[in-house]
Amino acid sequence: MMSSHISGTADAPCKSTVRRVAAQLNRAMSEKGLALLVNHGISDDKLRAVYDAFDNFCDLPEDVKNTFRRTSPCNHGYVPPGTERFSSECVEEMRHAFNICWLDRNLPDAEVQGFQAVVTTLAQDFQKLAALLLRALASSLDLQAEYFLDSHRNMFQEGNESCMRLLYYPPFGAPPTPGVTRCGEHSDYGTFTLLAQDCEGGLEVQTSSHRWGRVGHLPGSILVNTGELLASWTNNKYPALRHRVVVPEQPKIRSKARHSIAFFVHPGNDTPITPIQCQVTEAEHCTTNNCIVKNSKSNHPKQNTIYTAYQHLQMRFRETYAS
Ligand SMILES: O=C(O)CCC(=O)C(=O)O
Ligand SMILES: [Fe+2]
Repeated sequence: MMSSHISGTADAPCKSTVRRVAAQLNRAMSEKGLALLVNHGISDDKLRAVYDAFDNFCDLPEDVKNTFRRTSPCNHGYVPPGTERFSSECVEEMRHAFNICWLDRNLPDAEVQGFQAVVTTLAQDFQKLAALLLRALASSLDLQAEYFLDSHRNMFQEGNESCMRLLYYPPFGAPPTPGVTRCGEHSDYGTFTLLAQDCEGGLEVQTSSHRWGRVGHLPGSILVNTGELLASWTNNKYPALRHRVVVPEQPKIRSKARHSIAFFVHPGNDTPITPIQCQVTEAEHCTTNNCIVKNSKSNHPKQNTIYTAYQHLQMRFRETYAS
């Protein structure tokens, strides 16, 4: 498996926990762009409750679902299959998504009983876990403890684009027609992403040698993967991880639906992404030279240009949404 396991507790992290997580995270993020977290404090029951709530939403009539549709430039809302395209090589990406950017409005609470309560409790747990990781990240780069945390304090409030995305990938009875996939290749746009998945359903990541490898599914684990803002922030010490979700070949796996929840961690919109002078080791230098960020269209407008988190995000949304 292409990953590292990190043990730790999210509540009230003591300095030694932060330091231990930092050392493990540093290695995993710089060499592979991802880490698998265990003992992370997010219960399976809470994840399952949100998967069920989103299933109930997807079962609603089209016209009801459509009243919750995402409308640019706001990222909150329902995104039906085929609307968002990560890869220009794919004709259709088959998934239902609900981007949750607010916890207090425009949620289908009247249509799906308990929707708001289950997403809110889960989002709060993700936020706690993100805070621990933001501290660990700062420690891994020898920065003051709250260096990253300070710019991420306003998640789910005005001026911050952090988002919890619920995903449902329908089953495939037959092999997909060419160009149809579950999720085209891309890297995420923010600082990092926390990803929970319910089963083995085709998640793949690109290694430094440009090969695609399966992530597999370690029940109960949460994957953390680096995003484009973190790559720019750290001068590519932590390169953004390219990933995709393919339709599995084996009929038994392909014919199962897949659920996942991606928690995209973003700093406040006005945060200038000023590259930090990081020490890059010889081993990391090799990894970074091959790195995915450099050969993707996902790079920011100009190398060495200081831009804000919001400018970067709006540019990337324009690339992925037709609307
Ligand atoms: O469903 C997944 O496992 C990945 C989803 C993803 O990469 C995304 O929505 O950015
Ligand atoms: Fe992603």
